Amino acid sequence: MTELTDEQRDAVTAPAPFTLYACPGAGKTHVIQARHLADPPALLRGGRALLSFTQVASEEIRSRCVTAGRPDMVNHPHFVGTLDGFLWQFLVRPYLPSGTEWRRLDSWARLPAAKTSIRIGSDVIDLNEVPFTLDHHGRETIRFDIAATSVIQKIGDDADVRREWQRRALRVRNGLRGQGYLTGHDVRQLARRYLQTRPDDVLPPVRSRFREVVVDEAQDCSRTDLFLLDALHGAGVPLILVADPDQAIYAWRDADPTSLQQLSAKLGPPMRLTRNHRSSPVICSLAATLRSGGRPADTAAGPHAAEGTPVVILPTTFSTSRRGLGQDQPQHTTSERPITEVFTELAAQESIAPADCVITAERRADLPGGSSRSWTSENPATLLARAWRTVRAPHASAAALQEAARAAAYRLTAYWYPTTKDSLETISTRHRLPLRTALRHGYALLHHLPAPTSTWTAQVNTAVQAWPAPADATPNSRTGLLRGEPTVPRPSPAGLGTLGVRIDNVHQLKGSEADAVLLLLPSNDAVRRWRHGDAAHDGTLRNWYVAVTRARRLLGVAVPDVLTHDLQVLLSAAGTPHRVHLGEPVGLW
Ligand SMILES: Nc1ncnc2c1ncn2[C@@H]1O[C@H](COP(=O)(O)OP(=O)(O)OP(=O)(O)O)[C@@H](O)[C@H]1O
Repeated sequence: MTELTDEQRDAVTAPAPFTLYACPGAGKTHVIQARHLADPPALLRGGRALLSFTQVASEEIRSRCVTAGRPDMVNHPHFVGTLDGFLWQFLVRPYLPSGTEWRRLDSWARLPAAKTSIRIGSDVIDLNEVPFTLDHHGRETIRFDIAATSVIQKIGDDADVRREWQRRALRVRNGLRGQGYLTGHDVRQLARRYLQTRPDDVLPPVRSRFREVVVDEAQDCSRTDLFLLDALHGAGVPLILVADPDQAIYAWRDADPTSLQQLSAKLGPPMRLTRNHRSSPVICSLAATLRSGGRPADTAAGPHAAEGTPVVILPTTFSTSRRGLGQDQPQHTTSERPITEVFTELAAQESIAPADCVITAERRADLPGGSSRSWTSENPATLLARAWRTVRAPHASAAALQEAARAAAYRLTAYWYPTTKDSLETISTRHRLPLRTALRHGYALLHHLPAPTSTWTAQVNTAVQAWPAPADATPNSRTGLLRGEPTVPRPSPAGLGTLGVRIDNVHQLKGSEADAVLLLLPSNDAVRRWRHGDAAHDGTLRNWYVAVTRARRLLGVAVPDVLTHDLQVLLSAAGTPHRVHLGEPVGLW
């Protein structure tokens, strides 16, 4: 384990409650883990809840505890999991009325589209796209103003038509609630209600089980999350909020900096981690240009603190035709070669292997080979074939691996329990098959299967039928088996796929790091926004900030070639060392 710095050690030992504000690369994960592992084995009470926003982040903490030889630290009385899981398990599930089989979903996208579609005429939106929120008083509102652009376009701005969409969305949602389905929003609404109406039932068990509740990435808490945490604080549960407000990228989830500051103020003087152990000073300098308040660059304190590799600006031709078909690759303008290839060569000159490179953009559709389609919109055979390829991709993200394992686990459970068409979560709850076990089976199945071909389905079904089933499985001969054949994928564009570079959008990169990062900025408006925007109000700038702060040593920024000069001017004014890569032999620039 890394030796902690003084400011990190202070954060490990300080008594809760407090807020820990930290810059990128400050070692938040290290501090949380060190604080947790510093404890002796707990007795029946006095556990710690370590809450993250994603299952991937929780899994990382769990596996770090196990690797450190302390598997006890992930079990009772501790709770290592998501905020959603915590609210469900401790504030909601025990108090739900009996007589309904309640099922928590991480999103409405887990249900078949037929159940979640909302229609007016030929226009369709999905329940998953409807931004349900709770206002200051806990009243439910649908905030179409923070919906995705594609949804806003469909519903238009006529007030009556919007009201009709709202009415229909509520009707579909209430119907599903009536069947026992609840998502994170519903869980929060119920948690709020139970805390207000029956605090004497809800709070004592939490207070007695947990000595401390630590919330990582607290800058992404919604107003309602903060209200619930405030209630726990008010009831005497010691809280630690770990936050980097500059990295708030979930505005659509109704994240609210003012409410965070208010709760933080109640927790007493904040603690701070001010040194970046990840990035070079050049990268810290560029990152400072993307945040609000004109604060100076963070101090680089890690192994790359003495490095000075300049930021590389890559003039790039982004396709103007429809993206998302995996054909239109951004090209380096002067050499007319795929940008991924050019960037990995630049990285190689810094002795950085492709495996340590990341290509990223705000939107998945802007990435090379990018697709705006979600996994769930594919036919099941194609989806499983994609999962097969994902687990074999050299640098698939943890989130992609989990999604792949989920697709295969679903195939197995659909066969084992043929009477249900429920989500994996529901099947897992009903049959006492832990989600993690189901995912492990899915992962193993994918590794067992041969490569997808046009006659793959029969091989998949033979494997599924032969797979060792749980004792309570009741498969019949065909239900739940795969039908149809996978669409054979297009050959990947030149160079891609064989390079082994990680390609992910910024949300998927959160919390991770790489030696070299290339950020794609396809908009002709990018540099104007960079110069004149204010990250306090512009989520896109915060998104770029998260992207660039993933880099340890080399940062590339690909912009339309007409913006090259403007970006040079911006970085010169900030004193950030940079160069433009035109494709000439290195050394000229
Ligand atoms: N005291 C330390 N000594 C050496 N390396 C450290 C120390 N603390 C953190 N690091 C390293 O710095 C890097 C960043 O740490 P970590 O990922 O925990 O940061 P973080 O605060 O979670 O960052 P971010 O919020 O940007 O994702 C990691 O590579 C980590 O190993």
